[in-house]
Amino acid sequence: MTEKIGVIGGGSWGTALAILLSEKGYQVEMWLRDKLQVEEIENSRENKKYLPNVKLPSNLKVTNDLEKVSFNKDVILLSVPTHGVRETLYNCKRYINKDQIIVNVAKGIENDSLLRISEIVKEILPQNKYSILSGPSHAEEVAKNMPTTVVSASEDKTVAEFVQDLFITPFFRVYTNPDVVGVELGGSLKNVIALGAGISDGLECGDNTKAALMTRGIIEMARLGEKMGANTSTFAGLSGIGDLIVTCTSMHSRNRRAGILIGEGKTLEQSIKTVGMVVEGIKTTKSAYELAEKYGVIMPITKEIYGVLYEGKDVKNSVINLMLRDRKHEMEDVIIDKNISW
Ligand SMILES: NC(=O)C1=CN([C@@H]2O[C@H](COP(=O)(O)OP(=O)(O)OC[C@H]3O[C@@H](n4cnc5c(N)ncnc54)[C@H](O)[C@@H]3O)[C@@H](O)[C@H]2O)C=CC1
Ligand SMILES: O=C(CO)COP(=O)(O)O
Repeated sequence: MTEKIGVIGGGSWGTALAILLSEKGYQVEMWLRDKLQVEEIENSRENKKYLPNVKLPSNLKVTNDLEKVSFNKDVILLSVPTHGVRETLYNCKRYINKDQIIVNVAKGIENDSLLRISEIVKEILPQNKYSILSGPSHAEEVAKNMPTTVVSASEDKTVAEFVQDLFITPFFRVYTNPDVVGVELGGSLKNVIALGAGISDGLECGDNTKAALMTRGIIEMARLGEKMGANTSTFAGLSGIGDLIVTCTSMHSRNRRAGILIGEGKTLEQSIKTVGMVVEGIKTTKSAYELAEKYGVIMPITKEIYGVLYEGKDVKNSVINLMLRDRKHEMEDVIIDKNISW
């Protein structure tokens, strides 16, 4: 067991995965940008701010130094929020060599560029092999060894399998998938729908409403995915419907919690502040809305959530807008695609 792993980003997810890898016996060093937080974690051996009540194993090192975390590692685990990926990668690029494997766990689409994380990594580190690890996996539950399943997606089968071996434990089961586009889009777009599910809960709409949002949500996610080159069956897997279910139903979900607050009438700023951790779906809603326009894809739920977050639309009107859309065949996409007459 020789792997040396640098974990860049010590929020809840980076910390949970750094613990998992350390407990497997790898040499793990985790980077946080906040020096005071590094000192606090070193003293208490706990990440009180992002993953409270979970002790760090003694072999897990913590640092504020990007050179230390990046240099001479076999694997770089990227666990900063999407909006920080580009800058962080630029800052550590000079310490990374072409043989290091980049494993990304952030779930988002960059604003303005509309790039997925693999595309940002390709731009900054074009020679490095890449895998995305994604699926229904709340850090709080992984840290308690609750059985969890995720998927490692890479264009390179050996890399997907290497990452599968690296992370797999008896309670953390890792599958592989070649569809990087589908896995990245599933993990990102589900956060938009989870905001909607939270808004629905905040408005005290019932379980029927949430089931509708989730079912119609995965359809519009897959519709965009197909246009962007994903395999639509990936959306029926762990990184698609699996992650959509957990994020729309769990109180661990920051996206759902932010949605609940918005549905209850709090402003976007108040909601983000109250959650206190990254709510990826807010920025991703903007990217998803723009991608839908760019690819000419109809995404009614995403459009309404964009209206609520960015155009000051009233949430109750958004529900009405969705319910009063033109009547449709449920499987319209399939009917058109397969040229079926009915
Ligand atoms: N928390 C979870 O259960 C899971 C999270 N993810 C994804 O992992 C990524 C990271 O999320 P969490 O660890 O949950 O976030 P978090 O909110 O717990 O922590 C974010 C960390 O990133 C740091 N950070 C914020 N902006 C930064 C920037 N511009 N540059 C560098 N560092 C920055 C913060 O200081 C903090 O240490 C997100 O994309 C999230 O969607 C994926 C699966 C599970
Ligand atoms: O992606 C996640 C679980 O799989 C985490 O979701 P939240 O960011 O909404 O907490």
